[in-house]
Order: sequence, then structure tokens, then C-alpha cells
Amino acid sequence: METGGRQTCASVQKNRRFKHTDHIKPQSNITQEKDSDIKVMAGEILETHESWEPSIRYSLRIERFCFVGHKISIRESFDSYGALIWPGAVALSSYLEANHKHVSLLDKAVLELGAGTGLVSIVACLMGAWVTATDLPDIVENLSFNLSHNTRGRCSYTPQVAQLTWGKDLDLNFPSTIYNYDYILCADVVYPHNCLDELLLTMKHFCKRGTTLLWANKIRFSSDLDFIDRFKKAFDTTLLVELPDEMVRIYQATVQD
Ligand SMILES: C[S@@+](CC[C@H](N)C(=O)[O-])C[C@H]1O[C@@H](n2cnc3c(N)ncnc32)[C@H](O)[C@@H]1O
Repeated sequence: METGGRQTCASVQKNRRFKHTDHIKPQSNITQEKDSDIKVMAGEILETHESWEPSIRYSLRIERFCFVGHKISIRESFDSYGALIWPGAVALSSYLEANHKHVSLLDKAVLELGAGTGLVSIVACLMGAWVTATDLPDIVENLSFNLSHNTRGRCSYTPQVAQLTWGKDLDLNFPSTIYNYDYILCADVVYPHNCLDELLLTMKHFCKRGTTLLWANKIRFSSDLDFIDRFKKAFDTTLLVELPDEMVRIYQATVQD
């Protein structure tokens, strides 16, 4: 059965297998690129990112993937960062599928931050996890649709969807005494926005002893590298994957000893 990625670019995605690596390449050659996978025109590395806006230039459509032996169709929407499937989501989904023995999600409690259209949460759910996918209030309707559409009748656990604005009311809505997760998943949550402090705070809130955080991100800007420095100071981190062509890295983080 076909497996492993976006069906519209199967030759690229189908046989991709990610392996653990300790190697990291310098990012000095990050340049402007057109990412035809997600139809977003990313800007070049900037010292400041005030002028950066993604240029979304396509019509509403369904993206089709095949992961863990299941066909997945994702309904994208308009006018929001959470309306598109970003490269980090494809990379993290591929990583989870390829490393299912190392990262066993079976019967694990999984939380996704900034889930967007829901691809990563769907893959985690199909791998047997009890998943809560979270995002901003405006995003959760399409997120719920995609999760429900792709997991109904296929999964042991019905995925949950919750509104979660980074840094907001975490102790109130997600008190650590009640909400404990085995895995926190994040894909392309770092890009030029003014909530990076709140994002790191939220990662720290959920990543407790016994939790593993997996974060996949396309590295575009100097501000992304700054966040990586802060991320490394906040957690014990390992670079699991680096995809130079896609400029995507996947980090694993656990609480510091
Ligand atoms: C670049 S998109 C990535 C979406 C998805 N993870 C993917 O890789 O396809 C960033 C996501 O973070 C969410 N987000 C941005 N700011 C947020 C905030 N302050 N609180 C919660 N989610 C936020 C957006 O709504 C969006 O879904």
C-alpha cells in the first residue's frame, strides 16, 4: 500500500524516511525560496521581520496524503496561517511514521500546539494515540472537520479539539495537576509573529518530566534561529532530523535534569 506523504508529490514524499542524526549544517546559506508544496512565498532571511508577509496565491483545495496506510484528505481554507499545511507538518508526519518503533504513540496522550489543518494530529491518532489538537479559536472549526473526517471509524480514540492561545489561561484551562501528556507535537509554530515568548511559555507548561516534545520547523529567518537558542536553553534538546533541501529541522526536547 502506498504510504508516506503527500500524494500530489508522491515521488518526492513517498519514499522519504527520516533517520536520527547528530549532524547539523550551518544555516548561513538560507535564501529566499518559493515553496510550491504549500503555495506560500516565503521572504528571505531578514534581520528584522516587520515586512514579512506570506503571499498566498491559490484557491481553496483539498490536499491528499497517505500515512500509516491510510488515505488522508485535508481541507485547507483561506486567510490564515492555520489554513494551510506547512512543511513542518509533512516532515513531522513522515518522521512519526518512519520512526514508529522509536516514537511509539500507541495509547499515548498527545497534545498538538498550533495544529492548523490537523495533519500531524491525524497521523498521531491513526498511530493509536489519544490526541488533543489545539489552535486559535478561528482555526478550530476547520481543524475539527479534518480530524473528524479522517479518523472516524479508523482510530481507537476519538481526537479532541480545543482552543488554546499560547500563554493564555494555561493554569486555568490546562492545569498541570490534571493535564499530563506523553508527547507534545509542534509543526511550523515558529515564524515571524509576536507570540514567541508565549509559545515558549506554553511549551514549558506542557513539557514536564516524562513528556517528550517534538518540534518540526522550516528555518527561514534569523528570528527562527534566535528561538532555537532559547529553546535549547529551556530544554534538553536533540536535533533528530535536518532536511537541507526543505530547510526543515526536527528537534526533540525533554525537561532539563
Ligand atoms: C504556520 S501555521 C502551522 C500550522 C500547522 N502546524 C502546520 O504545520 O501545517 C502556525 C499555527 O500556529 C497557530 N498560532 C499562531 N499564533 C498562535 C497563538 N498565539 N496561539 C495558538 N496558536 C497560534 C496558527 O493558527 C497556525 O495554525
